[in-house]
Amino acid sequence: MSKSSRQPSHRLDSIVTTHPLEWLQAIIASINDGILVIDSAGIVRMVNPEYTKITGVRPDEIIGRPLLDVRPGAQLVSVLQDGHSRSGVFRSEGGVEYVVDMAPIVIDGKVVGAVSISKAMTEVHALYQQLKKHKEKVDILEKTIGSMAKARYTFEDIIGKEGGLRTTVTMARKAAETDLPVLITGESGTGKELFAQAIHNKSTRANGPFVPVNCSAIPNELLESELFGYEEGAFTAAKRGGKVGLFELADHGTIFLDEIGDLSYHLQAKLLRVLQEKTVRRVGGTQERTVNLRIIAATNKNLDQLIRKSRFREDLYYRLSVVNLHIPPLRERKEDLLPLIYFFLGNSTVESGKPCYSISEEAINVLQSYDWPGNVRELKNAIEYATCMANDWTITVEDLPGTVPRTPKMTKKPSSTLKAKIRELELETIRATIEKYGNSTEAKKRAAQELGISLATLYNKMNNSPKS
Ligand SMILES: Nc1ncnc2c1ncn2[C@@H]1O[C@H](COP(=O)(O)OP(=O)(O)OP(=O)(O)O)[C@@H](O)[C@H]1O
Repeated sequence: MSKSSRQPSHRLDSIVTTHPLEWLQAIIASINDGILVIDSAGIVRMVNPEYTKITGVRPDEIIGRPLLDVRPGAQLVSVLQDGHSRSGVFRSEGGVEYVVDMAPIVIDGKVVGAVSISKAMTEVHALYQQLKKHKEKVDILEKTIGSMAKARYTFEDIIGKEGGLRTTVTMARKAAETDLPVLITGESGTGKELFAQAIHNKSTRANGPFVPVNCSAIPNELLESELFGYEEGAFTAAKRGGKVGLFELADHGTIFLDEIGDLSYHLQAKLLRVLQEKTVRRVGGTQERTVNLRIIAATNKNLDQLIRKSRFREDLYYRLSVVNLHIPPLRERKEDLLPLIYFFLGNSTVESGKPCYSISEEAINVLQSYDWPGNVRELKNAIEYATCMANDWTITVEDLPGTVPRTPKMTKKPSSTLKAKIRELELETIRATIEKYGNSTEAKKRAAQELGISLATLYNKMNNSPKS
């Protein structure tokens, strides 16, 4: 080591040895934490400027005086007595919050005093409080997203008999064991979303999110930012901080793209990229984000025709339809009708809390003669309607909605007396008005109002309706 580099250390050594107390005081004064020292009698011997800054107590008010006189309840005196350190003691004084560490000063095994070190907490504490608030918000949002993004249905909820839906269910169960894209085709109300949920819940992604997107319900210009998200400032109405897209929300889960046939050509190209690259880029962003998701798409349109008209990309079609599930309309699988009727009757029983419903043979015949253009959804609604209308626990033809045509052999014998004819007309009118407004009490009030009768009279007339 050169002479010049050793020089400062020589100077330091001499200062320390010639002025040890000043040296120590200077160190303590320069420390950024508040320091207070007491001797073995509990008399304050030393405080530094930071201590005064934190507590507001000046040196002349405290030095040379018993600590307990100036600061009643000070815990530092207990440290003298038991010789144990304490750390993280929270204190608040004059709006300043601080944390104190305390330790005994031990020389030759004897406690000769104690020292406390105070750290001002105001900023840290404020930040901590802010963080806590944000964490609470994030927790609430996570819970909301979690409950929104859950698939309810499983294969156990799908009713389908041999000769009916059974083969499609078997195929879907097999698809659930893979991670392949699935395209579900079928008319509206046949159960496409039901199948998508069941596949997700049976797959290895069951614990991940299930994010349904109805591509025809969101205008195409908005759909892009919904699916891909956007960065702050991407467009005029963009929210501060940007927005996470649905593809990102579905990470480690399944995204269900319903009505895929309505996707614009521009978005079809972008979707193809997601399928190929497994990345998304937010609108207005430059970063590619990796997403791990399964895509299940559905449509009630004829995609072949759309491809021929150049309205749907053929390359996207092949990517999406690795597994193609077709759900036939209900009219082509009448085997499923009766099991579905009993299934929905059972569900209505559970929901209404009423005892078990049965259904008359005549009503079953009417339901079987209808071709159900709205498929299973329409059947489900019809059964729910009938259980509301039924006066006892047997559903009769009278209780079915007017949209289900009564076949000629089912129609009742025409009433002969004028009184019976008037009664029949009255009931028909009441039923039609309830159908128009709905089944809730509020809706029935409106129906009664339109008919110019009280709600009680409406109930009365419905309850006294003759059964066929
Ligand atoms: N096989 C089935 N077993 C039990 N319930 C069914 C069945 N098929 C459909 N449903 C019920 O019928 C209703 C309509 O089903 P879903 O919404 O899945 O049809 P969808 O084909 O996706 O309709 P859309 O094309 O209009 O979106 C749902 O309440 C669903 O639970």
